[in-house]
Amino acid sequence: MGRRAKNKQGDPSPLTEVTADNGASGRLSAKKLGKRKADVEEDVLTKRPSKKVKETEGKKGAKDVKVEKKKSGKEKTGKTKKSKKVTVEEDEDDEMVVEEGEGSEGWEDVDDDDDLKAQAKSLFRDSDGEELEGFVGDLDDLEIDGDEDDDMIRGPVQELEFSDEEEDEPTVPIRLKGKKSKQLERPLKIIPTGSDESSDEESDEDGPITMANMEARSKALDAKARREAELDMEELQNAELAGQEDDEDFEGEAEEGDEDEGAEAFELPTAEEREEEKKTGGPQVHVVQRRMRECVHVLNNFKRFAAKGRSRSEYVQQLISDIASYYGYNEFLTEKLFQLFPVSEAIEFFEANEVPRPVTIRTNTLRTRRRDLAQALINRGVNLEPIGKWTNVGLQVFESSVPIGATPEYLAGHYMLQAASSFLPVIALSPQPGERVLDMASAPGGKTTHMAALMENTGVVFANDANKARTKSLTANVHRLGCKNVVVCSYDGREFPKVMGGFDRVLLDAPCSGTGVISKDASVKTNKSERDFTLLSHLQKQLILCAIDSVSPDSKTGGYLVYSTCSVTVDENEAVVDYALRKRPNVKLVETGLEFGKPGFTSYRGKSFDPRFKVEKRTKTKPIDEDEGESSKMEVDGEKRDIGFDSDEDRKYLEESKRNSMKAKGLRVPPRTKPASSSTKIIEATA
Ligand SMILES: C[S@@+](CC[C@H](N)C(=O)[O-])C[C@H]1O[C@@H](n2cnc3c(N)ncnc32)[C@H](O)[C@@H]1O
Repeated sequence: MGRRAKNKQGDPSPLTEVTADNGASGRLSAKKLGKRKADVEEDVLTKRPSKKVKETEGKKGAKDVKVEKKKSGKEKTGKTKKSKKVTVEEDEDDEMVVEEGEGSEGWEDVDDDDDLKAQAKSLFRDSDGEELEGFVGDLDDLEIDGDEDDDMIRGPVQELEFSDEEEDEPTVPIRLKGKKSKQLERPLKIIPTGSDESSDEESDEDGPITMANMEARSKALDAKARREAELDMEELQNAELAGQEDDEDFEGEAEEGDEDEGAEAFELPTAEEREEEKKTGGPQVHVVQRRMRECVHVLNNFKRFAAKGRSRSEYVQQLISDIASYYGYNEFLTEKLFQLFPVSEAIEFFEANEVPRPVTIRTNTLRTRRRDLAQALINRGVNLEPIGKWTNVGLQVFESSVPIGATPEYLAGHYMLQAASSFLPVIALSPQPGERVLDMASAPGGKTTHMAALMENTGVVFANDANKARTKSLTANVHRLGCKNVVVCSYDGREFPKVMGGFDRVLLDAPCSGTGVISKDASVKTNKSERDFTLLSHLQKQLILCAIDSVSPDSKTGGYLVYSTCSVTVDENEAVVDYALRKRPNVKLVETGLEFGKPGFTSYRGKSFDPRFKVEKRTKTKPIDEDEGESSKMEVDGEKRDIGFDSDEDRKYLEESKRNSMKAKGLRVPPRTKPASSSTKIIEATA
């Protein structure tokens, strides 16, 4: 039996946790706050996280972008979807690929993160945690052709402005409660129904799941989820009330503690003390735990709890440093991730990265039906249940007495081992039968094969991946799952649409840092630097423009692009989409049609993201600055806008890649030029 098969799996909670909380205040839902913050305080700050980090759901941004036909005059397109900027945080999309003949490894893939961790990881991570050898994405590979008429591979990296300003984090009361997380509470057996729809359900609720009771149980599960949601809401409200009381209690305790000679009052170490601490090999775990707890407490209500003369940034720095050492991250990434969330949610995020991810599978409807698959697997001793109402193909596996990546059903292509979150980009894209679709970065093919199934094996899916080696597993999956409308190809995505274009829909599941799937690949904790994020963001921006340009605005049925990553950083998600909207004014954001998810940031640490929704005509493009070479202005509704890459920031990358390209061709490389002192181009209206 595979090791994972012995594990009990929890609910795919991240999907239900992502709620429609609008705002940039944080990304974890209020529900989660209510449900988990007590656990976090108790569990996170009193126990050292398990060293053996396994899979967990990550977050992932999925953006559904509508490419509108370039129109003349003020005419707008007749698309009916609402124009609205949407960011759907989507969890990681890993497909466990087992090539035929390697059956048992599929299961091991799910489990064997130790092996993964042991490997050196490349910068560009795919969503299934595999090493992306030979990735195509480094700027060093980028050839700059002076004749290129497009701005797509010449753009500036959109630098995020990280303000030094201290932000007042929203106050989230933290409570100390010994409640177990929902995931840990997951019973070993299929949950009894409790549905009020049928007494039969109740009678067999403890028995094995069968074809007959499966649907009823699924309904019961939905009912249970509804009840839980209500309870969660109640709990959240109670938690908020109790949190206020706790704050008062805490204050009271502190005062009492001061009087109690035995109890040591908490004091934030000074810079010198921290240095000294480092020299002596760092503090003991319990010291770190207490300090984290105290810092969170203070930061949640700084005015009230901060020690006199100590600044907010001192507490933040201490907390970041303690999180880094406690969870094993480098400080750069700790800070980057920490900045994404309000304080308590940040702790939850780091904690969530220590939790194993649920094992889920996607039924391949080209080969079978979900109920038939479920029955077949149940007969083999697999304990499973439908994932949720939002998908009619997903199953969650709780236990299995057989390796789930090597069952006859698996080998016969009846299912794909695939994170539930990875269904979302495809559901959002919603490819239709008969369409012409591009999956620009597709290996190992979880989403490609899903698309082929939704298209009922009609039309054509071009499944591209720059990494040739990875197209082998892609091809294997395409064959195993019986996809007959898929053409596998291997180009750098940035070569599209020159290679081919005119697609009804395009999926860009971009290479990314994998910060949404840290529980699956813990090496991310230490192997990412600022430069990595700069390069990745740059590549993603290049790819998204090419993806947009590959969509046919004339498509009768589509004209859509979905952009997704398995990362949580703003530079890989919001900033990329924002950039694309600025560079391609004929594109607007539309609703994804997904029931969950929430809008992304519209402003982040001093940077605002363009919330434009309207369609603008694109009339003509002409270069405006011969010296700049890379810039161009486009007339948009009578205004000339700069749509080219325009920053000096970018110049050094372009120059460097040009030098590399010349070197590779054996040409004499010119000396490096000094960067210009300032970025001069801004989007502006000229007469
Ligand atoms: C997130 S993974 C794709 C996962 C895939 N969509 C799935 O669902 O199975 C990103 C992929 O991008 C590929 N890639 C990296 N750089 C690329 C580029 N410049 N053009 C096209 N593909 C690229 C990697 O080889 C990797 O397979």
